[in-house]
Amino acid sequence: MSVTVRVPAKVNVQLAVGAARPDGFHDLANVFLAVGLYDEITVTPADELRITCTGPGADRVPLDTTNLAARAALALAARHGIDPRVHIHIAKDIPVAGGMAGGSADGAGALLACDTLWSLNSPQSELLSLCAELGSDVPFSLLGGAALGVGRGEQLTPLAVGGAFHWVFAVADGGLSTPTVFQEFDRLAAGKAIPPPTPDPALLDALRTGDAAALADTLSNDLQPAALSLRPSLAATLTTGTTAGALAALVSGSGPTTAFLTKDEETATQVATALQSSGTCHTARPTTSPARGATVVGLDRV
Ligand SMILES: C[C@](O)(CO)[C@H](O)COP(=O)(O)OP(=O)(O)OC[C@H]1O[C@@H](n2ccc(N)nc2=O)[C@H](O)[C@@H]1O
Ligand SMILES: Nc1ncnc2c1ncn2[C@@H]1O[C@H](COP(=O)(O)OP(=O)(O)OP(=O)(O)O)[C@@H](O)[C@H]1O
Repeated sequence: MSVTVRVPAKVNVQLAVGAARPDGFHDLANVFLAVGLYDEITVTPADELRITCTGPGADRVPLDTTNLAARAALALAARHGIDPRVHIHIAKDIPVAGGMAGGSADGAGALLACDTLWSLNSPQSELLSLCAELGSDVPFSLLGGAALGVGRGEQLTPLAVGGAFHWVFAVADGGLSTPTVFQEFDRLAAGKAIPPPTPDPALLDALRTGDAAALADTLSNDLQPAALSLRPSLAATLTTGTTAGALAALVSGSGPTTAFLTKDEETATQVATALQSSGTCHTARPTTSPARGATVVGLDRV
């Protein structure tokens, strides 16, 4: 038997970052939106715990037990006293180390796939608490849609979204390390007063009403200056997309993927074409949001 789960990427439409905490994390007001780029995780019983990965950037994905998908399978097996020997295959389409929660998606996907394979039927609350142990972004990968994340981003409240938003994601050459971007945030913030992070009511309203122009006016990412400081070339990518007709542009999470919100699908195609031909990114990917969270898409009983 094998089980396949599909998991979306995310963009942070608001990422308000507070001061560094004693445990090394930062308190956040993190408004997550799931977008239609997906990894697919397939789990099959095997003689040993084994990981394979295909797709763009697969050569940069660890195939040992540091992989979040392996850690998820091991954590679920340990919780239930189950033999964790499975083959986990990751069909990657989410940019690796791109600020779109690709590894987190694989962690959430492996958790749901193993839960299904092992017929555990765990309640969602139990899966969400296991996700939070794996990483700050992992609970949202399971949930999908849109949500406000507080604490280090793992404490979620689902948000209503009133319509589809059109995006283009410009994938950069190479990745950025999330801890390094937070460290750069701390360096840039040194000596400044950092207000406690709070969600922007106007942004939550724009999501609720599905108003792309209002969302464009309220997008914000406190990690953007840090990502631009580490990767100055992203400024040219952002300008290319807005010049080509995007309503707004921002760095996705910790970067280096950049996100462009457009008024409709036609403009998204136009912005993607301009970005692709500009040479300021590796690949431009048009897509929509919100997207469903981790979902079982294949159950093969042979
Ligand atoms: C930038 C975001 O993607 C926005 O959604 C997330 O905050 C990062 O979430 P993630 O990749 O799941 O991060 P984790 O695996 O939990 O943490 C990796 C590292 O990022 C930094 N980190 C992460 C989350 C947070 N709220 N504060 C932090 O300072 C810490 O250095 C931490 O050791
Ligand atoms: N399944 C996985 N897929 C990709 N990277 C993984 C995975 N498991 C562990 N990693 C490690 O995590 C690092 C970050 O990769 P990931 O694709 O999750 O970054 P990201 O999308 O920027 O994360 P986030 O947006 O959650 O901060 C990689 O460089 C890799 O070493």
